[in-house]
Amino acid sequence: MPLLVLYNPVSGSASGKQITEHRVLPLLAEHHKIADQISSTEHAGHAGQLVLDFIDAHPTDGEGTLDVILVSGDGTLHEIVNALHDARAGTDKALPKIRLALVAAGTANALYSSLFPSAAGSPLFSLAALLSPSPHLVSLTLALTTLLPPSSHQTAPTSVISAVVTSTSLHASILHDSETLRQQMPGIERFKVAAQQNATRWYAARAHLLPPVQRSKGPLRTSSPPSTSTGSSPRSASPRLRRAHPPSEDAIDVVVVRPSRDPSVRDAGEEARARFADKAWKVLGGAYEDGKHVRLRYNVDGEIVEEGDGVPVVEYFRVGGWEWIPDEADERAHLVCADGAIFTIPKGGRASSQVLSRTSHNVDFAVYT
Ligand SMILES: Nc1ncnc2c1ncn2[C@@H]1O[C@H](COP(=O)(O)OP(=O)(O)OP(=O)(O)O)[C@@H](O)[C@H]1O
Repeated sequence: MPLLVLYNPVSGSASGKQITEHRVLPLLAEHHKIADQISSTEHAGHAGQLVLDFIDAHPTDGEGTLDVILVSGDGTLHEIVNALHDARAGTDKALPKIRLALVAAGTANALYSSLFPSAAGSPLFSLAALLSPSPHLVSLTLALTTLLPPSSHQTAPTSVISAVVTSTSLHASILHDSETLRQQMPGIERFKVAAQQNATRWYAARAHLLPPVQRSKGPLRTSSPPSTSTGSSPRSASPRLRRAHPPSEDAIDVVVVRPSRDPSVRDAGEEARARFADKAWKVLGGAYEDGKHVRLRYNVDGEIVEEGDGVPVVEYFRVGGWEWIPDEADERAHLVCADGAIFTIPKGGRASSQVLSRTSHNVDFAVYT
């Protein structure tokens, strides 16, 4: 099977080249595996073109399969998925199936962390799976998000595919601000700084969950940051959407945190927001403690407790799609993050996201686990 090794030299702490040369290639040699091509991205947007060129240079007879060892973070994977989808949109030319060994060399590495919750800093679990005698694969569920201008506008909608997470509100705002800090802070601490900057911000919007909708107790498997949700009430905070892991079905997990459900929240004033910020950090922190956030409840006084009959702080839904309609006056509620890439909903418009059925598009990605 053709094998491409592809690394991003600037993702994360800019160690992609070093990891490739000092860890990935020696491991391949140990297993007598030879890469057909080893490539570095040279600019943003290059990864997708490199994979498309590799596909053209290595025809696999229709339903064939290609292995790609991808040394990067989530953003580079996002570029590849979108480039392949765009290249085949509107054609019936089948792409080979893409089998990915993810080598975690980005900043957040959200997909890798959710597939290997106990990796504890080791970036090579997926590659080890590829090299194992009986590799296991997890298919990637993709979501198509369209940013629609108001119907009175002549402008065309923008669409983007997500392979990891689509978010609005708190998560999108953090990702937006963290990007401006990338030069100064190449590591994960830029997310913490951006989180502080957004601690007391709430978001005004309406959300619709699209069928089939199921309330669920939490993700199938996760120890990565909580995916937030959408609220149907204005001022719902921190909606963020996330794909089901492992995606055994075509569905999106939507995670919602709504301050208006907190019994102690009576208004949206500065004081209430500051008090709620502490609770939001508890939720975020709980997500890193083996998914503890899904067990958090409000007691009658609005304090967060770990057990009990109170209202759950975090809501999970498994859905076929969602719509997010920001209040026109709330600029930050217009941000949408797709696997780390930031988009802005046009004023008066909305975002609509739907899971892409695997049978309806001809891009097939799976990750060695
Ligand atoms: N040679 C390059 N020079 C400059 N930018 C590049 C180059 N190659 C890729 N990029 C850009 O680097 C960006 C960051 O890559 P990636 O998302 O993989 O890492 P990250 O942001 O550090 O990790 P994560 O997304 O997991 O937090 C991508 O959006 C991509 O467009």
